[in-house]
Amino acid sequence: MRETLRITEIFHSLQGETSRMGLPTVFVRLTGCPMRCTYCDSAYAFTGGETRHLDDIMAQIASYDCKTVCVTGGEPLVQKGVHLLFKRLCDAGYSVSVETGGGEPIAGVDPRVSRIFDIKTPASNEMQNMHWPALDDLNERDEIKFVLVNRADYEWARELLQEKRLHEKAPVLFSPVWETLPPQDLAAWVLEDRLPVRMQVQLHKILWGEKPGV
Ligand SMILES: C[S@@+](CC[C@H](N)C(=O)[O-])C[C@H]1O[C@@H](n2cnc3c(N)ncnc32)[C@H](O)[C@@H]1O
Ligand SMILES: Nc1nc2[nH]cc(C(=O)O)c2c(=O)[nH]1
Ligand code: SF4
Ligand SMILES: [Mg+2]
Repeated sequence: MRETLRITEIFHSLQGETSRMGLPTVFVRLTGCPMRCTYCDSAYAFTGGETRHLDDIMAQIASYDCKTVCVTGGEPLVQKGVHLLFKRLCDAGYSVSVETGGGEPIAGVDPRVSRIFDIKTPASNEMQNMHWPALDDLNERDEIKFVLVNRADYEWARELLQEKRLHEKAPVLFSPVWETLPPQDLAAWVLEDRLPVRMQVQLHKILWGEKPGV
């Protein structure tokens, strides 16, 4: 397996998303993504970055004295070397999650890793690039996430949730696109429709605004 990864940034922050929101976490952001979601807040990770050896990456992670790690990007599952990073982190006792856009197979991910699996919506413009069979590989340790642009996206996600009973596969997250879909609207819809989902807002942007490294 390859022992290097293309890395955009590694930083220590509070987890801003998912059911782990608020937990001190080390973020490892891998460079490169085949998708181009309309709302992407991490487009600075599409190109550039630095090729780094796993030993060097592990050493920086260890320097934060924090046992929770989130691997993100870009699309982390595109770089084959990421699987060795997962193994090294899990073997060393880290609690690891990975954020994936839903376009890649997930069955090969170390079973100790919690997979946060986006389902891209019509308004993301990337729905056609979803790897739908991956839905069958999800389990209770994972989370399914819809990032919603507007009411039409919400209704589409609600239908898919109900049709495929996604909440019986893994906990489901509904998140509004930052400064696009008012979170108050999404909250009202989720309550009105009695949806079995967790609504989330991006805590790090409330605390520090939208910028890299937080
Ligand atoms: C930047 S992506 C990187 C990982 C992977 N490519 C993916 O899409 O899951 C991490 C998460 O941020 C979400 N995200 C990106 N831009 C956003 C925005 N403007 N508002 C809310 N969530 C956003 C994505 O949908 C995804 O759940
Ligand atoms: N604080 C913080 N939490 C996050 N959770 C997921 C992130 C991501 O960009 O994938 C992220 C991020 O960029 N910052
Ligand atoms: S898949 Fe993730 S990193 Fe790629 S464009 Fe979409 S939100 Fe951005
Ligand atoms: Mg982010």
